[in-house]
Amino acid sequence: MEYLEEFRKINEKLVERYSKLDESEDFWKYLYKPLRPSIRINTLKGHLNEIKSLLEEKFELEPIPWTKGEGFFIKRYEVNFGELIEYSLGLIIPQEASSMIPPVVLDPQPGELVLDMAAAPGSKTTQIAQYMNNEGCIIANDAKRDRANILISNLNKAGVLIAKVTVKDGAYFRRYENTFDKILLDAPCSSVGMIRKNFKFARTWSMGKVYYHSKLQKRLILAAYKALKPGGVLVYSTCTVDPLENEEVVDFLLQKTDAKLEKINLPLKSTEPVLEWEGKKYSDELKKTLRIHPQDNDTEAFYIAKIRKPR
Ligand SMILES: C[S@@+](CC[C@H](N)C(=O)[O-])C[C@H]1O[C@@H](n2cnc3c(N)ncnc32)[C@H](O)[C@@H]1O
Repeated sequence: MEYLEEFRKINEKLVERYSKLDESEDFWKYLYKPLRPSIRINTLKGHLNEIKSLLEEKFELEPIPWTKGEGFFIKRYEVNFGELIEYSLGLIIPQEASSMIPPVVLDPQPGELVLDMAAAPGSKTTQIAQYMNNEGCIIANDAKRDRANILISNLNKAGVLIAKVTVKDGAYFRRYENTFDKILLDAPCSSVGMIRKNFKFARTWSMGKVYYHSKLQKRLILAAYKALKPGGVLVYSTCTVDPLENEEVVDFLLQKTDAKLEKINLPLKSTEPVLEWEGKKYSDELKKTLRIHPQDNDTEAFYIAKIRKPR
C-alpha cells in the first residue's frame, strides 16, 4: 500500500510539508496504522501488582519501558475499556504510551507545588498526582470550561486529592512569578500525532492551525517560565511534528530568557531534533530535546523539552 498516496487523497498540503520533514516511507506507514492500546495502572487506587494480576487474567501486558513500571501496552487487541470494571473503578487509565513521557520527564515529587497549565482531560494530571503520592498541590488549569468539567470528573474518578482546577488562559499564571517547583505545559497544538487515533486530524490540518498554535505556544511558554521557581523544571510538550510548534517555540524561550535545556535520557528511540527549518537556524542546544516520530516506537508523535530555570 502506498501510504503517502493515501494521505495525499486526504490532505495534499499535509503530505507536501511533512515529506520534507521526514523522507521515510515508515513515517506515513505508521501515521496510518491504528495505535496500540495502552494503559497506566493508577497506584492512587490500589497496589500495582494486585491491579496488574487482575488485568493479566484478561490480557497479555507488555511493559512500556519509559514509564516507572505502571504503563503497559495491551497485547490482545479486542479491548473495550468502557466495559472493564477496573476502568469504571479508576484502577486503570487508558493513556497513549508516548503521552506518558512528559510527566516522567517532569518527575514531580511528594510535597511539591506543580502547575499543569493545559490539563484537560487530565491523563497527565492524574499521572503527576500518582508520582506525588497525593502529597503536595497541583493547580490543574484549562482555558475551556467544558473540558475542565471532564478534567474534574477524571480527577475524582482517579482519586486525586491534591488538585485545584482553574479555568483560565494559561498566560494568566505569569503573575505568580517564581512560584511553582514544576510546571507542565502540554500545549494545545495542530495534533498531527493524533492522526493515528482519528483521520479527522489529517483532514482538518492546515498551515493556519500551525501558525495559530505556534503564536499561542510562545505566549504560554513565556508565562510558564515566569511562574517557575529558580531551580525549578518546566516541561514543554506537544503531540505534533511541526518545527514551528516545537523547536521554534523552545528556541524562542531560549532567546528571550535565561532558560537552560537538559538532556532527556529515556529508553526509547527518537528522531534528530530540527536545527534548521525554512531558512531559519535554531540553537544547537535543541539537540537536548526529544522529537518522536510515529515509527520510532510505534506510538503517537510527540515532542518534549526539559527546561530548567537557573538559581
Ligand atoms: C494537548 S491538550 C492537553 C492534554 C492534557 N494535558 C492531558 O494529558 O490530558 C491541550 C489543552 O489546552 C487547552 N487550551 C487551549 N488554549 C489554552 C490556553 N490559552 N490556556 C490554557 N489551556 C488552553 C485545551 O482546551 C486542551 O484541553
